[in-house]
Amino acid sequence: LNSACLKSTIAYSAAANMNTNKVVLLRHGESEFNKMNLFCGWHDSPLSEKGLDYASKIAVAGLRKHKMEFDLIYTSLLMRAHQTVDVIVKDMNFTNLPVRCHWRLNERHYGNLTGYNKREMADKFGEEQIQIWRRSYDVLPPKIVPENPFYSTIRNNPKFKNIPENIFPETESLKEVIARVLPLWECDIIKEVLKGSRVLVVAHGTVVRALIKHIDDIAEKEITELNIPNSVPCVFEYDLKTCKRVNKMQYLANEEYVKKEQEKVAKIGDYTERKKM
Ligand SMILES: O=C(O)[C@@H](COP(=O)(O)O)OP(=O)(O)O
Repeated sequence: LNSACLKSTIAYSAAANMNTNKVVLLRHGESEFNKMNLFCGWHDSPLSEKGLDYASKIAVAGLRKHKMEFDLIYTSLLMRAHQTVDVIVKDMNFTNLPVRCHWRLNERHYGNLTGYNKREMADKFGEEQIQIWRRSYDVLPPKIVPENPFYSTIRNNPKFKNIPENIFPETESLKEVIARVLPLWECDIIKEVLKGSRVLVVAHGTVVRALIKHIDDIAEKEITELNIPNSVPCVFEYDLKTCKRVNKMQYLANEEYVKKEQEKVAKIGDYTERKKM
């Protein structure tokens, strides 16, 4: 943050009489593509029934238990994130909250893996290669090609019409996601947090990993081990005078549940409901 921004931040937070402020990051509930174990990326999959249910049972329950209130919600352009926001807004009576939607919070573009079953791809390319594509810091999956069954729907999704042609991704690793998410985080989201706005960010697995890597300054080698469960809010607290992070990241769900879900996300998984393409 530049010094002018820091000064206005400090003035605002002092006026609001707050010492610290929290920001909550949340991966959407289980999507239909998560359920079928398909690479999803920029494909606009809706939530599964379980996804809708757990957005309420896990995400809302955790937020309520910890008495979290919000002034502002940020989310991506994708339906699975919007449906998660809708559940939270409805269940928690947040109907007048402003919701800012941005493509920079979209899931990583999964390139030509988009739409394919994760197990099927592991059988084709090997488990090691699949895990490199899923979790490495900077190895790009192959670029999406026009023959991919989801190429046209992604390119022609009207929600993406304002994304400039020269930056519309064809594939992304965590590194590219960090590069496109950080401008929004630094110029908008974190400024709001440091001004004292209580912010909820509803996004995707790789976007949450990108933000946690940045916030906690996690090394490229270590970030490969981080897996983000669906529907579990994670909280970061900032000191409003120093603008520095305080305390450790906190998941708002039972520890055992979080661990079990993280292990599930880490695995390549099975041919649950294999989709022929
Ligand atoms: O694009 C996808 O398939 C998943 C992440 O998959 P993995 O990187 O965990 O394989 O993204 P999300 O469900 O968070 O939108």
